[in-house]
Amino acid sequence: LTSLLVQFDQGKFIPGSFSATVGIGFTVIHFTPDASIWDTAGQERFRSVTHAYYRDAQALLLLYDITSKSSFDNTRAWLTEIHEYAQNDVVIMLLGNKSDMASARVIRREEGEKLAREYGVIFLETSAKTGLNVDEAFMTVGKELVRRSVQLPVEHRFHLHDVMPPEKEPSVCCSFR
Ligand SMILES: Nc1nc2c(ncn2[C@@H]2O[C@H](COP(=O)(O)OP(=O)(O)OP(=O)(O)O)[C@@H](O)[C@H]2O)c(=O)[nH]1
Repeated sequence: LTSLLVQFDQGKFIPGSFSATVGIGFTVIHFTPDASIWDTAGQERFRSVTHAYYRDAQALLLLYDITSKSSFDNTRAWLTEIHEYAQNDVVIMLLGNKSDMASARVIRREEGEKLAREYGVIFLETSAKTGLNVDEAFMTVGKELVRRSVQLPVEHRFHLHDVMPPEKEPSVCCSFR
């Protein structure tokens, strides 16, 4: 994800490894409405750290590497867990990255599409190297967030009485003399 964020933010690919994200990295990307993107560690041993962050997330981008079967299997495990802990209306995007590496591909596009369908999430193949679908991925998330916030049924919108018992609600009336 780090390379994808750099491509989206700076429009370029910086080859070579970034140091593996330990815990949480942080990049702010301005959407309308503004949203922050947290680049969390993909590695299994950080899962408990990451859990605390995605629980309240509005959108999650889950990446696997199309040249790595284990990364694909790992995203399946993440999807199962996210299903359990994330908010119900969270926007989830599954991205098959490194699509420029056609000759090393081990995960077919259809397998990514199938996994996405299974969990009802949005799917795209991307390349942080060539920039393929990078803007589209972030824009799709942004648009979907806006669409969902507009369409949010009334019962899911914020109500004062959800957080305060009715007797403690401030009274609406006031008269001034
Ligand atoms: N060819 C190619 N290489 C890529 C692409 N995206 C990332 N890489 C390379 O893959 C390696 C890992 O990339 P990162 O962006 O650091 O991976 P990450 O998912 O952020 O990894 P963690 O921070 O450990 O979760 C680096 O060597 C990148 O240069 C891509 O789309 N194409």
